[in-house]
Amino acid sequence: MASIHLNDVSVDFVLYQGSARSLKKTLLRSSTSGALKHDAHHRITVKALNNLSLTLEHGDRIGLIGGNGAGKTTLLRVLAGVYEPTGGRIRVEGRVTPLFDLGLGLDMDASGYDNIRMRAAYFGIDRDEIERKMEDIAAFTELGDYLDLPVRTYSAGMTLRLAFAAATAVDPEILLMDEWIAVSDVQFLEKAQRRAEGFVNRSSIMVVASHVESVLQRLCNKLLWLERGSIVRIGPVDEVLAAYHNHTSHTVTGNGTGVAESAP
Ligand SMILES: Nc1ncnc2c1ncn2[C@@H]1O[C@H](COP(=O)(O)OP(=O)(O)OP(=O)(O)O)[C@@H](O)[C@H]1O
Repeated sequence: MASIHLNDVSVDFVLYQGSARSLKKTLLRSSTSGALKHDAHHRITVKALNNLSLTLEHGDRIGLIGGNGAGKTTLLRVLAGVYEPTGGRIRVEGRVTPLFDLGLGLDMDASGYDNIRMRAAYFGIDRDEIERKMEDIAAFTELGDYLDLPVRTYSAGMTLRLAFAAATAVDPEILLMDEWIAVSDVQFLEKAQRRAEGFVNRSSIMVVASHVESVLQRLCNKLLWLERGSIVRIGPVDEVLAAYHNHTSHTVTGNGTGVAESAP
């Protein structure tokens, strides 16, 4: 059974830019950044996630909401293992399929077919099983003979088709999505959405970050509201949305998030 445990997880990004003082002032004027701090080396850091503790279990369909810079994408990347927490512990049990940063892990010198095989092997899928599925996966990409050629010969749209097909070759236990599906090719978008929708139903845990409420209402059974890297509220979709609306309609002054700024 899939599960995710976050215990006091933090992610700090160090900002290396020239004038730390003016940079900090600029960021503090912005309503959208995570909390800014000095680290032990007097560097300015952005606290993108701030001591997050959270348990997700089988059946959880979690929508992440919050203003720009709240930490949604950072949290997804931590769950995907793209970022290591800079503090705290994370334990993920189950096969994770991130449907973002799709190009990560593609071998540009290998063929499309071999990339699909490598992805399956990475997940421990039997060679025979993936060969049985290959015809369907290849048909899904509509890349035809290009699947025999190195990926570096593909256009951006073709690479995305392959990356999406390779990522979804194996049924996910834990499905992670940023803004549902970001594909610009309209015809492929419809196919990709149908495929992802099937995955949402078959996955054990799903986490999606989105600003689109109809997407959250359709896909999720819980919402997690983040601001400045901290959890404001987690609970049933309608309840959290009502609190979020109430908060945003009352936030007419201040930093735009209604959350106190860190000390300048
Ligand atoms: N690679 C990075 N380097 C420095 N700061 C970063 C980096 N990635 C994110 N941040 C900062 O971390 C904070 C959280 O960003 P994140 O992208 O997780 O927010 P988000 O909730 O996904 O925002 P949005 O809704 O605008 O996509 C922001 O202040 C952002 O500026």
